[in-house]
Parts: sequence; C-alpha cells; structure tokens
Amino acid sequence: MHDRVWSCIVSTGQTWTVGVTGATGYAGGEVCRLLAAHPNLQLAGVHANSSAGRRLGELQPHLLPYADMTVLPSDAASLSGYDVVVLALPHGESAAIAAQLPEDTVVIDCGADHRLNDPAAWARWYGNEHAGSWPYGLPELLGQREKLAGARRIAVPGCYPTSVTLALAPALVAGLVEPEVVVVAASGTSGAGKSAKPHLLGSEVMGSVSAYGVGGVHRHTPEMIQNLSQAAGTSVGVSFTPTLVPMSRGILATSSAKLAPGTDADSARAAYEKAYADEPFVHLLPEGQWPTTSQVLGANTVALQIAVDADAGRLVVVAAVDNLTKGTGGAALQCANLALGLPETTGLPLVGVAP
Ligand SMILES: NC(=O)C1=CN([C@@H]2O[C@H](COP(=O)(O)OP(=O)(O)OC[C@H]3O[C@@H](n4cnc5c(N)ncnc54)[C@H](OP(=O)(O)O)[C@@H]3O)[C@@H](O)[C@H]2O)C=CC1
Ligand SMILES: CC(=O)N[C@@H](CCC(=O)OP(=O)(O)O)C(=O)O
Repeated sequence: MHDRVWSCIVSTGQTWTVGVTGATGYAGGEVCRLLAAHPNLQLAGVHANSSAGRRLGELQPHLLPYADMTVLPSDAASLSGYDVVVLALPHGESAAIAAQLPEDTVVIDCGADHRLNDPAAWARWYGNEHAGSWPYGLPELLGQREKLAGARRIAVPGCYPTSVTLALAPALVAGLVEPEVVVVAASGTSGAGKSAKPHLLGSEVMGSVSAYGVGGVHRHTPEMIQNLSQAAGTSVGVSFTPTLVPMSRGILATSSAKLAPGTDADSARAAYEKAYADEPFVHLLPEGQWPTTSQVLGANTVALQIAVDADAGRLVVVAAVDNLTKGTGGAALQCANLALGLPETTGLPLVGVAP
C-alpha cells in the first residue's frame, strides 16, 4: 500500500483510504480519476491481475497523480487494510474476494456478482451459483438511499440499468404507464471493457452502428426487471435491445411504455418533476431540449427528457449517462459517500466535458 500519494485536493476533515482493484481497466480507472478530486477519500493502493508489478502510469497515463504507484495483486490478503475497497473486476471475480474481506470494510462492487436478488435469475443469466445480493447502489431508486446509508457491502448497478431505471421509475411509481416497457439503448465501446476483442477494433466500430444481445438475451434485462418491478410494485416486462455506436463513452437509452388511461403530457411532466426535484444528479431537461451523451461526459449526472406520443399512446423517455461515471465509477463513490456518512455529492462532478 502506498503511504504517500500526490494529490491535487487538499483534504479537510476525516479521510478514508481506498484500494481499487481492476484499476488498470476502464471502470477502475474512472474510480481512480474521480478519487483524485475527492476531499475525503484517498487512493492508497491500485490492484489488478495480469498487470500486477507494473507502473500505473504505463497503463493509465491520464491518472497523473498516481502514475508512480505500482499495480499490486488482486487477492483478498493484498486488499486487506483499506477502509474502502472498490472491486472493478470481471463478473464472477468479486464474490470470492469480497467474502474474505473484513466485515467492517466498505466494499463496493462494480461488477454484477451481488446485484440480483433472485438466485434463480442469477443462475439463469450468469450460469453459476449465486453469491447473495447486496444493497443495490442506485440511491435515486425509491427506498434505496436508506439501505445504502452506513452499508458495508454495496452492488453498483450496470450502466444500462442505471439509465433505464432512472428513465422509467417515476412513470411506474406514479402508474402513468402499463408495466411493459421497450428499450433501445446505444452505448460507446468503453462499456465493453478494455480487453482486446475483435468486434471492438476501430475498423469494426468506426462508421458503423450495430445491434447485439437482441431478443431478450442481454444479462442486464433481469436487472432492469428487478428495479422496475420494485418501482411499479408489480412485475414489469422488459424488451431490451442494446446497440454499439462509434464513440468511447456514453449511453443514450430510449425507453417507452403504453400510457395508462388518463395520462397526458401534463401529468407525466408533473410526475417526473416531482420525482427528481431534489435529486442532485438527475436532471429533467427543460421542455423541448433532448439529452445528449456529450452533456454528461465525465459528470455523475443523468440527463432526461420525456414526451407523450398521444397517437401511439406511449410515453417516451430519453436518458443520457456516461457509462463510466454515473454508470459505474461515480456511482461507486456516490455509494461510498452514503456508506461513510458523507454528503452524497462529496467530490463528484456535476459538470461534463463538452464538446
Ligand atoms: N465499462 C463499463 O462501462 C462498466 C463496467 N462495469 C463493470 O465493472 C467491471 C470492470 O469492467 P471494465 O473496467 O469495463 O473491464 P476492463 O476489462 O476494462 O478491466 C478489467 C480489470 O479487471 C482486471 N482483471 C481481469 N481479470 C481478472 C481476474 N481474473 N482477477 C482479478 N482481476 C482481473 C484487469 O486487470 P489486468 O489488466 O491486470 O488483467 C482490469 O484491471 C465489470 O464487472 C463490469 O461489468 C459496470 C458498469 C459499467
Ligand atoms: C457496449 C457493451 O458491450 N456494454 C456492456 C455493458 C457492460 C456494463 O456496464 O455492465 P456490467 O457491469 O453488467 O458488465 C455489455 O453490453 O455487456
């Protein structure tokens, strides 16, 4: 563990040490980037797998304050001793490590291992034994913030479920729509992680948009069903189609559902205004303005807009999120703030990087 790390933030008040594993990947790298601006959390160690022993600056050159840190191994013994551990590992790699960490350590898992409540759903979608569910790290979901305050184990949502849940929950809570939703979402390539895959080559991605995981086979479908059913208080059906678009970061999710009798544009807008009036990171845009991925890049924010398509009889909601910030790394630190009793917004950017 490094005891002296250059930091651009002068801390006032209590500080907690943070170890990040998966720090050489996209999600872990984003956690480290955001930690550099956090006044109370100090990145004290970076861990990974095949790159253990290397200098972080070789692998994540944008993380200048941490360039001289040596990447440490990713086992439980190496990860013990931090106040907070962020796991940003491939699915299935977190649970065994987390089970060996002290109970009073705040453990935030960016992977899927502890997101689903239903063991049968886990077995169906991930194919191995369920490691048990943890409090789900989406504070804006009704009733969820209270479960995260003081928690010592938190499961950060998937990036698509974050955008889709925040887009549709207010309508389902208020009974504005029928509990059957259709979602088409576009993601940048960083959503697929940093390891080399042929379909992510520049020559495959540039100048082309492709659909994948079509026909109800994407593993984020059960997570959306879980969240939206919690909001609706009844089982919600989800048809989800993800698409890959030629940009590095960002998700633009377009969701729609059949209007319930009596829903009109005014009642829909009122429900969304009420739901998000006090949410610092969720922004219902002024009428007529539509979300773009560029406006949320690098920010822990979600931009939303709604429309009532009276002819089709559907509510349409568009949501933009940076998959690496509010979609993972920012959400991880938002949850850490809640777990530690810090103001929820501490150290998190509201300002995007545009254009
Ligand atoms: N990318 C995104 O937008 C989002 C990602 N997530 C989740 O975050 C997690 C990380 O994803 P992402 O950053 O994209 O992935 P990357 O492929 O970019 O990074 C994976 C990281 O995990 C390490 N790693 C790989 N295999 C192992 C292993 N067997 N044991 C320990 N460490 C290992 C790698 O280390 P090394 O390089 O040394 O091998 C690397 O640091 C995943 O669970 C993903 O689902 C969640 C929401 C959004
Ligand atoms: C573009 C792309 O490939 N995206 C990833 C989403 C990854 C993610 O955010 O979610 P998890 O944490 O559940 O892996 C995918 O569709 O699998």
